Amino acid sequence: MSERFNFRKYPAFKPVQMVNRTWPDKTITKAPLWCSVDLRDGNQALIEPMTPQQKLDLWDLLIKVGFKEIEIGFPSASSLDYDFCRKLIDEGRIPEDVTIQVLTQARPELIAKTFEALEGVRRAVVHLYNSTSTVQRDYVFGLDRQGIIKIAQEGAKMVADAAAQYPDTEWVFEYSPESFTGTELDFAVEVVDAVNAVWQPTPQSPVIVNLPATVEMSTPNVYADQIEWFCQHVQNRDSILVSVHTHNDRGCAVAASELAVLAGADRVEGTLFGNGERTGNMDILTMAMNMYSQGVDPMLDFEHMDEIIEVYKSATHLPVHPRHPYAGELVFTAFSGSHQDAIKKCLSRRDEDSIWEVAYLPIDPADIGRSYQEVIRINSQSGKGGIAYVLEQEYGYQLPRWLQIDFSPVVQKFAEESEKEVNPTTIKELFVSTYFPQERQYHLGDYKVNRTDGADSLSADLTTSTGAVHVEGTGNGVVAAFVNALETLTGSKIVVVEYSEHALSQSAEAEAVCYIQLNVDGERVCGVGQSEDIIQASLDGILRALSRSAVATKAAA
Ligand SMILES: CC(=O)SCCNC(=O)CCNC(=O)[C@H](O)C(C)(C)COP(=O)(O)OP(=O)(O)OC[C@H]1O[C@@H](n2cnc3c(N)ncnc32)[C@H](O)[C@@H]1OP(=O)(O)O
Ligand SMILES: CC(C)C(=O)C(=O)O
Ligand SMILES: [Mg+2]
Repeated sequence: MSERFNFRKYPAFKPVQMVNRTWPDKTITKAPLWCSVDLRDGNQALIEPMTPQQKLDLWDLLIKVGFKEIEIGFPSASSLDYDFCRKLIDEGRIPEDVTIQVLTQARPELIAKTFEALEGVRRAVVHLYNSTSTVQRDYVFGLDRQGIIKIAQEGAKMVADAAAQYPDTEWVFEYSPESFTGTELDFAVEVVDAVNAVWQPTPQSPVIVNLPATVEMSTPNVYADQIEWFCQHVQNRDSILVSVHTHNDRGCAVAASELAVLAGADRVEGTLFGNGERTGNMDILTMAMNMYSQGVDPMLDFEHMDEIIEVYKSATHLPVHPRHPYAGELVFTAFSGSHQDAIKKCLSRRDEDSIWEVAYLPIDPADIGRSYQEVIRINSQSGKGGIAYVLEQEYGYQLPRWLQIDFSPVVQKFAEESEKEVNPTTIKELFVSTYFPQERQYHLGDYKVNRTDGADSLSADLTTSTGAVHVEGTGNGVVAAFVNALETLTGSKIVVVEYSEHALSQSAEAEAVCYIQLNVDGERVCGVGQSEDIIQASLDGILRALSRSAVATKAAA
C-alpha cells in the first residue's frame, strides 16, 4: 500500500447503539410528504446557477410533476434568488395547494431580508439552518455545544419575531441541524429541543425538523438508526414533521431516505435526477418510482419522462446518464440474448389486466411514455429471440423458431464484423438478402394448378440461370406437386421439413408470408415467400429455399 493511498487516515463510522430498533421489519406503504430542493440545493451546486427563465421552466415542471412544497432558493444570499421569489409572488404563480420554502442562515440581516422577499405570500416555509457537527463546531465556528445552541435559538427567535411582523401569511418553520450525520445524536436532540422551546410547535401547528445527511458518512442502516433514535428521544414528537435530506457521497442517498422513512421520517427532501452538491442530493424521481414499482402511489407523476428530462437538461446543463434508474435512455433496453428471449416470452403472454410480471423490466416502459420498440436492441451479444422480436415489432414477420435459429447467425456475423449495434432496417435488409435474394437459380413464371380428389397436379414455367424450363408434378396438395416437379427437374430428393404461414398484418395489400424449410439430398435450406396469393407465396418460398442449396449451386455452374 502506497503512503498516498492510505485508508488508515479514515476512522470507521461508529454505529448507533440500539436494541429496540423497529425499522428493519417495516415496509413503505404510503408516500412521504415530498419537498423538491432543485431550485436551491440543486441550483447552488451548478457550475452556472440557473437564469430566471431556467428557474421558471423548472418551477413549472415541478408543479406539473405534483410537488406541493418547493424550496425555491436562498433569497437573502443573491439578488437572483430574491427576484425569483418576488416574481412568483407578484405574478401569482404559486398554485393554491403549493407552498414555497426558502433557506436562510441564522444571521439577523439574512433573516430580515428573507422575510422581505416573502412579503405578501399566502403560505411559506422558512428554513433555518446552522451546522451542529463536531468538525464544524471545532473548525468553522470555534464554538462548544452551548455556543451552537445559542446560534440556533437566536436564529429561531429572529425568525419567529420576523414572522410576527407579517400576520397575513401562514408561516411554517423548518429547522435543520446541518451536518446531522456528523453530530452526536444526543446533541442533535438537544439543539432541536432548544429551537422548539422557542417556536413552541403544537400538533395542529407543527414545525419541520429536517435531519440532513449533509455528507453521507455511513451505510444507510446507520442513518435509519440515527433517525429512529432521534424520533424516540426528541421532545414533542407529535408536534414535529421529521424530514430527511440525504446526499449521495457513498452512492446510497435513495436507500438512506427509504430506510429513514421506515425509521419514522414523515417528509423527504431531494431533487430530480439527484442533482445537488458533490455527488448530488437524493434522487426523488428514483425514490418515487421505486414506490410506484411496488404498487404504492408515489403522489408524484413521472408519466411524461421525456419532457421532464428535456426541461431538466436545459435548466441545469447536466446530462441524464443513459443508465439512470427509470429515466435513462438504455434502462429498458436489452442487448443480451437471454434477456431478450425472456422479455419476448413474457410480453407475448401478457394479459393487459394482470399484474406486471416481465423478466428484466421492473416497470412497464409504457407507463413513463417509453415504447416497446426500444426494449430490445441488437448487437453481437443478442440472440435469435431478440432478432425475431425486432422483425415482428417493426415489420410484422413472425419467424418460426426453426427460421430464427437459421437467421440468427447471419445477424450475429454482421454484428461481429461491423462491431456496431444492428438497427431494425439493417436486420430487415439482412433478412431480405438472405431469404429473398434477387440473384438466384430458380424464378417462378406462369403456373397452373389442377385440383382433383386425392392428387393435385401442377405445371409451371421456371427461369433458371441456364435458361427457361417447364416442370410438371403431382402430389397430395399443391406444395407436394411442386416438390415432385422439382425432384424431377433436379434429380434430387426433396422433402418439406417445415412449413408455416401467416398474413402480414403490416402490409397494406394483405399479403401472406410463407416460411419453408426443405431437406435437399440431406441438406437443410430455408426460404421465404411473400405474396397477395398464398399459393404463389408457397411456391416462391420453395424456390428460394432450393436456390440456396448446393444442388442449385451445382446446377448454376
Ligand atoms: C449544506 C448547505 O447546502 S447549506 C446552504 C449553503 N448555501 C449557500 O451557502 C449558498 C448561498 N450562500 C451565500 O451566498 C453566502 O454564503 C451568504 C450570502 C449566505 C453569506 O456570505 P458571507 O457573509 O460572505 O459569508 P460566508 O459565505 O463566507 O459564510 C461564512 C460565515 O457564515 C457563518 N455561518 C455559516 N453558516 C451559518 C449559519 N447557518 N448560521 C449562522 N452563521 C453561519 C460562518 O461561521 C462564517 O462566519 P465568519 O465570517 O464570522 O467566520
Ligand atoms: C441546508 C441543508 C438542509 C442542506 O442542504 C444540507 O445539509 O445538505
Ligand atoms: Mg443539501
